[in-house]
Amino acid sequence: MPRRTQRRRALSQNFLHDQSVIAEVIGTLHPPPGTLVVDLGAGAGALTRRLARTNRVLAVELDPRWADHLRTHARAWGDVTVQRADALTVGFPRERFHLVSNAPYHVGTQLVRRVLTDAHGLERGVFVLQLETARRLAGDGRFAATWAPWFELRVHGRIPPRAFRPAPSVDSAVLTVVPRPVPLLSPAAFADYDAFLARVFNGRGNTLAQRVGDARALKRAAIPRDATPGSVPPEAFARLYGA
Ligand SMILES: C[S@@+](CC[C@H](N)C(=O)[O-])C[C@H]1O[C@@H](n2cnc3c(N)ncnc32)[C@H](O)[C@@H]1O
Repeated sequence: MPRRTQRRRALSQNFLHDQSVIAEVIGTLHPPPGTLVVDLGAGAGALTRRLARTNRVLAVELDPRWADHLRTHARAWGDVTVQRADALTVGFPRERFHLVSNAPYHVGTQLVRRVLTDAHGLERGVFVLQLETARRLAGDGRFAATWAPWFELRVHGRIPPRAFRPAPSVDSAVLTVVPRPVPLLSPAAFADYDAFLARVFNGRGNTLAQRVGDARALKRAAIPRDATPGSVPPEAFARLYGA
């Protein structure tokens, strides 16, 4: 197998090429002009290039060849800084920033978790993910419950495989991540809240009341007595924790 194909497969290099989808992804991010946007897994620059018309861009790319390609074009595109780095460990800017990422799908969950944990200056994040992953992260499971006190996670639309070259075998979607202006819990509560979620999600019984063992707490949190962990919105867990 040619080396280029091997690298493409290992790094999941399915580049966005449908201009209307690129415009939609950037429209979902809508960064104020002039502000900084971080593009994780910038590849050939489909998103970076478009963003650079109105914004400063920090393009992060692991593959040295694509990083070189980005550097070659950066000046012509606008105010673009290229960093050859791993999106899973790269340092984030100190100033406030927006973030866009169409990175390999096999690191999608890890990458979103990493951004939620470490990107303290994040104003808004947009991730292109496998549709199934986007739905799971924003859905009614443990992941969404873990982050709901501090972030709103939402899935937007569906992107067909033909929007990419080469086309992946699955549908994709955009996940937006927006920090809540008023968090539902203090960041200091994270570890304790996470331990509470472990009890709720791994506990015995079908209903939340059985798992928490406190029917009055459910009432105080305005959660129906017969609710199950999968039947309440992610924010309900923060209310229940508080109650
Ligand atoms: C699916 S392609 C998308 C490229 C571009 N964002 C686009 O939309 O066309 C993913 C890109 O992420 C790069 N990549 C893979 N793993 C990475 C990592 N851990 N950190 C940074 N970039 C990575 C790949 O080399 C590839 O260029």
